Amino acid sequence: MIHIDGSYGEGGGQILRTSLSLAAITGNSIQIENIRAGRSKPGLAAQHLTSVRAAAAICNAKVRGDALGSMTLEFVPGNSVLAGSYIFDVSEAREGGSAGAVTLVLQTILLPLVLASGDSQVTLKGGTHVSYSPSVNYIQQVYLPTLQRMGVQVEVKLNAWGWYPQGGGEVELLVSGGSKLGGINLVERGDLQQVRGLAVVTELPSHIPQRIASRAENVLREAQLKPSVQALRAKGVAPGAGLFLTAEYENTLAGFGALGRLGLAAEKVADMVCEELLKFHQTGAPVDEHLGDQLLLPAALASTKSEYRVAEVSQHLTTNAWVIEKFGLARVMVDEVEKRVIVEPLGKN
Ligand SMILES: Nc1ncnc2c1ncn2[C@@H]1O[C@H](COP(=O)(O)OP(=O)(O)OP(=O)(O)O)[C@@H](O)[C@H]1O
Repeated sequence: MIHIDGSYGEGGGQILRTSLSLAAITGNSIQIENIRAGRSKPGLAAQHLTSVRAAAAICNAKVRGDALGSMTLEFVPGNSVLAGSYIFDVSEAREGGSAGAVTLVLQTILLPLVLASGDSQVTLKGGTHVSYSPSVNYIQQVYLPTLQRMGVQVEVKLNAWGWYPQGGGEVELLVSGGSKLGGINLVERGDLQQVRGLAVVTELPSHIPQRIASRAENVLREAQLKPSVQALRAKGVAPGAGLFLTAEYENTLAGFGALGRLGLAAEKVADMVCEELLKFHQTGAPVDEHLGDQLLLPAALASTKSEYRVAEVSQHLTTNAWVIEKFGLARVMVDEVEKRVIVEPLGKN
């Protein structure tokens, strides 16, 4: 049984999700205490509880403490991960529904299913575009293409937009199982090829995405970048708006986004995302802050070493490194001055 202190470092939901993924993959039982102790509402929220249920379903785990608000969890895998057809709905975890991020549930079960033998199809229902989590666009444009270079073959389709706070979105995941992962080297990023983006609304007038897209293109063009931002008006269960940009470099991808909200001007949404992208561009780093922590898990499961440079060493990154080392699968070295990460798998997977 591996014991994990959920209050360590960032003290957030990622400690739980990484532990669940690794428990399912390695077959190790885990006990986590102080779950999300670093958050104002600690314990399992709907998204975390759905991640627990999803991880348990794919390896027939016995679980104790799987209730909303629970700060302790015991998770004992029953068998190795089974490929198959699964449906998980974040809104079932809480009465009255929830817009908990399906992308975080997706990341919990993705690598276990990628390594399992056989293909899987997974439908996830809930929030597809939620603050402080990767948007489905980020998963499609940045996370998965990067993992594809490591040997992961997964397709993600957005069937319905689900914004915070209503949720009601749906994504479908097609996973090719039985993959072997290789390491990745993202030390040099190469020249910027282009910035592509999507300004989108559901159930709102079409002038909004048009204003977001044209402001973003103007700001980026002024900074001598090559932008191409599409404006889209789509159907949805509720009104929502957002801008998602991908910076495509010769050797790497980085993603930035923001959600619109009542009272926030369309142009302001564009300015916020462009500012973030330009700040990243100036660092010269190949890997954005978020991909920096998300790459650790696939890198630890690869057969060869990975090395990358990040724009910022976040507490998510150092905390995730700590969780991964607890399972003894890899050594993770983080040079906070050079902002360089080296992951050396120990060949136990
Ligand atoms: N804008 C973004 N783009 C891509 N990824 C993001 C973005 N914002 C946050 N993330 C990622 O989402 C994850 C959030 O982890 P965190 O531990 O905060 O989880 P959480 O379940 O939302 O937890 P909590 O509610 O405890 O904060 C991290 O991997 C982080 O890099």
